[in-house]
Amino acid sequence: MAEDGQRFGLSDAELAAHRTVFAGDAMEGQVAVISGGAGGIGRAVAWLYARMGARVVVTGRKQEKLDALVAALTEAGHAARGEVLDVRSRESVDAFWTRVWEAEGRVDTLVNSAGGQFPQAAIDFSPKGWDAVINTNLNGTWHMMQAAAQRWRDAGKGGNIVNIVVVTTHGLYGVAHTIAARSGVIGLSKSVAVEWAPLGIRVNCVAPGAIETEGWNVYTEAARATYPKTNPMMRVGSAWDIAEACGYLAAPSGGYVTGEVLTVDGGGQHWGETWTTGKPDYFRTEDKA
Ligand SMILES: CCCCCCCCCCC/C=C/C(=O)SCCNC(=O)CCNC(=O)[C@H](O)C(C)(C)COP(=O)(O)OP(=O)(O)OC[C@H]1O[C@@H](n2cnc3c(N)ncnc32)[C@H](O)[C@@H]1OP(=O)(O)O
Ligand SMILES: NC(=O)C1=CN([C@@H]2O[C@H](COP(=O)(O)OP(=O)(O)OC[C@H]3O[C@@H](n4cnc5c(N)ncnc54)[C@H](OP(=O)(O)O)[C@@H]3O)[C@@H](O)[C@H]2O)C=CC1
Repeated sequence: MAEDGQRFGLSDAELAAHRTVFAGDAMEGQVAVISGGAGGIGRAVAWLYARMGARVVVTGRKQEKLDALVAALTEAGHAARGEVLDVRSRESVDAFWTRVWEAEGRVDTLVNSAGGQFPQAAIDFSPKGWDAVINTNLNGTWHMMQAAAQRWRDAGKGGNIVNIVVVTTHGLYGVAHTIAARSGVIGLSKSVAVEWAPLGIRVNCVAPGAIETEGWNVYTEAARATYPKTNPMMRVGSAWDIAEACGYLAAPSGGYVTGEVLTVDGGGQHWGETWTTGKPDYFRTEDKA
């Protein structure tokens, strides 16, 4: 998958030491589940939540990525463990949630950071490619949300969900499949934020702009080079920017926030244009007098 095998984003050592505004006991005694927890954004969230006092359970498809993160967190004195989980399998998701409740006795926060897509012109999507993106980002997120909410309902105790999505306000060219999936997650989140409020469950989304992570290996060097220019700040963001947004929503600071989309994109939703597949000549208006 990696076009050039380049490494992007923050290391565990950087995440362990990054400055934060959050107190070390803001999530004391709590348990947080983070899907895609060993990826770029998920790993930053895992470090921040652990540093806020939470016990973190990270999931993903690759055992070795989870093992490396859990070892680094444990070595730094944090409580963490990892479980392999493909969020596309409802059966696996249900079994995972049963195991987590048995092992931890509680879960307070779920962050859905498992996700991704590949850049391609929509007209060329294959049925299998479309299904891969929809199953991962829409169905997978839903499996995790519903399984968590059912356990919270059965335990008579609430919790909160943070879904990592994509800025959908004016599309994102070259990844239309993911815009379809993420628009679904945003709509779903707003609806269940209302339906699940009586259960004490808050549901929010964080919409990142261009955040430098390993996930960027799926884009060409030429496409990546344009990302800093897709927002008025003229720079990309870091996974820590997204982690702190997730910290705000999970901690008591977010206690009165539900059904919200917190956009962290350097203003890209208001100005900027993103072509993940390269900008076609047709749209190069500056060359057309
Ligand atoms: C409006 C303001 C917006 C501001 C935004 C600013 C700029 C943002 C720029 C970047 C936007 C987003 C970035 C990110 O999200 S990066 C972080 C996320 N990480 C990734 O995306 C990692 C790579 N993606 C994945 O791993 C996906 O989850 C994926 C769905 C591809 C994985 O699923 P799966 O493991 O099932 O994938 P497979 O490899 O088995 O493939 C399944 C089928 O999918 C098709 N496919 C896959 N890759 C490609 C490709 N490169 N090109 C075409 N088709 C592809 C294909 O049909 C696969 O089946 P086959 O292999 O049998 O053909
Ligand atoms: N980085 C960016 O610029 C942006 C990112 N986002 C979104 O934020 C989220 C996190 O992205 P980021 O951390 O950058 O990307 P990464 O690719 O670094 O992380 C994504 C993680 O998701 C996991 N994952 C993918 N598919 C599955 C699956 N079916 N089941 C379980 N885990 C899965 C992967 O774990 P494993 O390899 O172990 O399967 C991977 O570690 C994604 O949804 C992404 O699309 C949104 C906008 C911009």
